[in-house]
Amino acid sequence: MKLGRLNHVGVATPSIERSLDMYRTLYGVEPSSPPFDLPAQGVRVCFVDAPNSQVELIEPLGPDSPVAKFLEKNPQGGQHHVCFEVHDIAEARAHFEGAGVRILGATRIGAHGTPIFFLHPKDTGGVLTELMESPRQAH
Ligand SMILES: CC[C@@H](C(=O)O)C(=O)SCCNC(=O)CCNC(=O)[C@H](O)C(C)(C)COP(=O)(O)OP(=O)(O)OC[C@H]1O[C@@H](n2cnc3c(N)ncnc32)[C@H](O)[C@@H]1OP(=O)(O)O
Ligand SMILES: [Co+2]
Repeated sequence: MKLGRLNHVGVATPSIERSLDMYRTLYGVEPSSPPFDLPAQGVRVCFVDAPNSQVELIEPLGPDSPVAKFLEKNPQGGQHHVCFEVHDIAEARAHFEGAGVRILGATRIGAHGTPIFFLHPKDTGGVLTELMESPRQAH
């Protein structure tokens, strides 16, 4: 498996609107598109683009959201995960399974419309890590 580019850094926030105000005021940037809900992932999402990557703002849709407990511990929000692209998600999953890394749930469709899965932060140096199939690869 070959690690691809850093697609995004996930940032948990109690309010995407308040976070966007901060990005506008401090960095002079607008979101690349309006916020949208991903009920299957339990989050509301909005992307802010940097020249070489993206910040993914994620707000819980309810108390069962995977971000809810993180925000209980970090009420102001904070850096939540990193996401690397891979060419072939099935190959990547087999690679991490073979390495004995705990995979969090099924492979599912993420915010960019391609398959994703997560690695347990306790097996990856304390960093919750998302792998996503690159939208730029032709299969
Ligand atoms: C927008 C869609 C999609 C995309 O396309 O980009 C997304 O990015 S969705 C993002 C949200 N989804 C997920 O995070 C799914 C995967 N996450 C999980 O399965 C869980 O959140 C978790 C990582 C297993 C954590 O479980 P949880 O029940 O929420 O919390 P715990 O307190 O039990 O955590 C166990 C342990 O792990 C530490 N932890 C939790 N979150 C993180 C984190 N973000 N980064 C680093 N470490 C984390 C937590 O502190 C606990 O450690 P101890 O306290 O030492 O036990
Ligand atoms: Co993400």
